[in-house]
Amino acid sequence: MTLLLHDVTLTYPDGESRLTALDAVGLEVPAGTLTAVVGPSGSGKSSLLAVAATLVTPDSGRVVVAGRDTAPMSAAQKSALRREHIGIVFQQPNLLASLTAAEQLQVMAHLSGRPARQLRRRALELLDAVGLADKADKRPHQLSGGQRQRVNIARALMNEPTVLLVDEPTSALDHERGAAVLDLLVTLTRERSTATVLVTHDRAHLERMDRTVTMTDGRLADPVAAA
Ligand SMILES: Nc1ncnc2c1ncn2[C@@H]1O[C@H](COP(=O)(O)OP(=O)(O)OP(=O)(O)O)[C@@H](O)[C@H]1O
Repeated sequence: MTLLLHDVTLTYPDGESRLTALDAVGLEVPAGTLTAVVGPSGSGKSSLLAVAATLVTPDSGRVVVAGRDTAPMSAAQKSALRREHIGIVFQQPNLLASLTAAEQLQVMAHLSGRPARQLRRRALELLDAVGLADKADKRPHQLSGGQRQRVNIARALMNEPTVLLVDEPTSALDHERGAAVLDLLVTLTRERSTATVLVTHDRAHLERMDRTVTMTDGRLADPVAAA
């Protein structure tokens, strides 16, 4: 199993007491599949992604990424695990204004220690895969919202992640561009065998998923198979 959450509980300080953001959550995401997480605002969806990304440590339970239990890992080991195995796509692309599309990707992979020429080649391959081969040397202000989000997705794939965590990637896009970004995520998940988790408010996305799970008050309802 590429991503496994078992009996994960996460609380945040809340005045005198604690607020339970994740309540005994279990989730398994095999390679090459997409799981959508839906649920009302404040139900814990972003917390689930943060825990799966090893950015937040749960109070209890197990988070296993690419077969490795993260519980005993140091911060440095988790950081290395994220670099090697986890791609994260946030809602807003957060591209660096002064860099071209290709450079956004190259910077992401710089820490992996690969030679610059190899990084440039891989960046161009990925930009081609997301349909932006001709935009490699454009800066964010020269790209549309949909194109920026595609750069964002390509950047998350730069280190060949086994787990891809995506938070509402289409919320800033119109319907057509949102559908194109979703198509891209489905294709990349299959081609690159990532275990993809997608938080979405858009019900239209769900029929493209392998599974949909619902968060309610920090609890994950029984998975519902996509129609
Ligand atoms: N850093 C934090 N400190 C304290 N409480 C937090 C923190 N982050 C989230 N929460 C609380 O935890 C609960 C779950 O929040 P979370 O952001 O995971 O929900 P969500 O489903 O992603 O919401 P949305 O759809 O609005 O983004 C909410 O009650 C929220 O207020």
